[in-house]
Amino acid sequence: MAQLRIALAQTNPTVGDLSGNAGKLVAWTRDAADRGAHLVVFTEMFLTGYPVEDLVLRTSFVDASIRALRETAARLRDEGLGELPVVVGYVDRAGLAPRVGQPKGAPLDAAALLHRGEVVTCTAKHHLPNYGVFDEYRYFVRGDRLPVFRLHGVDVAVAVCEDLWQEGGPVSVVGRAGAGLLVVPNASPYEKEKDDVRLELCARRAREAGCALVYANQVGGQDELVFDGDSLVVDASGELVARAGQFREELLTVDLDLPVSDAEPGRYPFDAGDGSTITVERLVLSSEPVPPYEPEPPVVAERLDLHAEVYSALVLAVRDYVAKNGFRSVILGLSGGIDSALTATIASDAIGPDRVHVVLMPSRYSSDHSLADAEELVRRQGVNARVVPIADIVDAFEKEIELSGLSAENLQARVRGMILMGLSNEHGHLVLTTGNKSELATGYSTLYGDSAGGFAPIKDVPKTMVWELSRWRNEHGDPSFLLRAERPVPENSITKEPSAELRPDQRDTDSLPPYEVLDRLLDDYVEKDMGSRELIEAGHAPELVARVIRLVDLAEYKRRQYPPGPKITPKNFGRDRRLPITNRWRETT
Ligand SMILES: Nc1ncnc2c1ncn2[C@@H]1O[C@H](COP(=O)(O)OP(=O)(O)OC[C@H]2O[C@@H]([n+]3cccc(C(=O)O)c3)[C@H](O)[C@@H]2O)[C@@H](O)[C@H]1O
Ligand SMILES: Nc1ncnc2c1ncn2[C@@H]1O[C@H](COP(=O)(O)OP(=O)(O)OP(=O)(O)O)[C@@H](O)[C@H]1O
Ligand SMILES: NC(=O)CC[C@H](N)C(=O)O
Repeated sequence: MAQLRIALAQTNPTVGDLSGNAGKLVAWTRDAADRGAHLVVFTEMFLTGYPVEDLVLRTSFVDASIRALRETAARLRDEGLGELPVVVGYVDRAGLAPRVGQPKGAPLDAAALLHRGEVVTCTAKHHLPNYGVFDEYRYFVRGDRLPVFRLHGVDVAVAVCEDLWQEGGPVSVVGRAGAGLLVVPNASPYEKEKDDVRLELCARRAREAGCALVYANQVGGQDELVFDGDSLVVDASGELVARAGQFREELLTVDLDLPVSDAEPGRYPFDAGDGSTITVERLVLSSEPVPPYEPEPPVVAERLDLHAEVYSALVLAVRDYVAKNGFRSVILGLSGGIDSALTATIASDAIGPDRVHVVLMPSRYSSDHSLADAEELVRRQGVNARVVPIADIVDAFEKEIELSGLSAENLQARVRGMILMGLSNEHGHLVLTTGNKSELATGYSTLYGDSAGGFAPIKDVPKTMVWELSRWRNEHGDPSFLLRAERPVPENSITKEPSAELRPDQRDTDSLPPYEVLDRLLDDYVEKDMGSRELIEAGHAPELVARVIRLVDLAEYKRRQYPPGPKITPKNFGRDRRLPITNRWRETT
């Protein structure tokens, strides 16, 4: 046996920032070297960021990725880090002898081993996820090899992310290849309670392969996706050995007792059980024993509960969207209601209340308590606030153009949207849109009005969870939250009945069923994709099923025009759920 110290670099790359990501790789490798690591594992496509979408279709981008990989290997050597092997993800292209159906030069979701200034070996993801938010058939061709490199006598195999999730392929041959450790770079996006699934999966694969497994996952926000990290290590029996925190960067090191191997180096083809042949490529990096060192107890970070997890995901998503897109501040309309209150609180936690700007825009229908509740939030959080009454602006519009009923109501929302966009143009703030998932589902928002903006932090959060998260935040904090206020969300905003206040005494329940009823139905229709009959069989009232399905179906055009926002559920509006706008299909019972 040999005891190796493995470092898992749970890092936050930026898509397209190849030099920034490479710089980070060097800095983190130096930390790992200082901590005595024998191997560092970075995440899937770390050098390019993930997902890069159609960037991989550009030759210039793939060339830059390959160049960055080679330059990084050389730079590690030049900076005295060449002796420490590094596994890192990047984008490569298929070799000169493509298989049938594999276009020459097509992109690969690759991972390489860097050592002594060289790219020693590489592999590519075999199973390409093509469901939910993933479109990888569009981008990549499959890899068909499993590199195994000997490090201080231990045979270490490398596979990429989705290869763990599917039967067959490279992971299925790890056991037969006799590897003593499997390392897996990942970019596995967050959705609630996914961490339990990942642990179970890693444990199962480790038992199947009969070796320890190192799972290094990306962290950070990227448009609709937020990556939670949750990197982990299990031993050959599937027992959890070490685990990093969620939603934060962390260099996790773990000391593992691993079997040594004296198998012959070379190339061996294996039937991978999924109709493919995987070539194991065994090479020797080093066989000399590990110099003695003092082992350290493993770190197992505590799991966050559901609300802590979702709230942290939203905070990180906003923080990264703001920073990675070059904004310094955000602006939103603060109504005194719960959606804008929670959005403001998330923003304050993400970037600090001094960088959050809110505009209180009372209309002729705004109740006194709305303004008071909004002012209470401003007082509690210390965000920047201004009041812009909209009644006169709305009057001026109405003098010039006759609008009645809903058209007139929507005007108020549109005037507010215009004010926010005007202030954004003037001061460079990012406009945060405050709609929740229940509203998005039913089309309960005004196009070019309250749906205007650049990023929508709670668009995947059902209304009932908006209240839960607000209550949770009033009771809990986290050192990573930049807002230091006690109970930042005014109680009144949480407890009062929701209203759009677009006409006197308006209530959401005038147009929508109570949110507890609505959200259960939306969960079954939107997330579980049940048809009318199944919904009724599941106990939803037939009249309500017909009404809500109609609302959801007719609002597709609105959702397409809605700003992006972080995915936290198994099925978000966006990449997870793609429906035609022009669509005559109607559910019948
Ligand atoms: N298939 C399609 N493709 C492209 N565009 C389409 C379209 N169908 C309608 N349209 C366009 O959309 C317009 C209708 O949409 P829109 O102008 O938004 O108006 P609309 O959906 O009719 O009304 C807004 C709804 O949202 C509610 N609301 C508003 C503001 C805030 C809140 C809240 O509590 O958060 C709720 C309000 O009470 C009302 O029920 C049509 O006049 C037409 O121009
Ligand atoms: N009086 C107001 N002042 C400032 N912004 C407002 C005002 N009324 C509405 N808004 C903006 O429009 C969004 C839609 O608000 P509206 O009150 O119509 O419905 P809501 O979905 O219940 O939202 P909230 O719970 O934030 O009130 C709000 O979240 C807020 O950003
Ligand atoms: N990048 C990937 O291959 C991710 C796919 C995988 N099933 C996950 O969500 O973790």
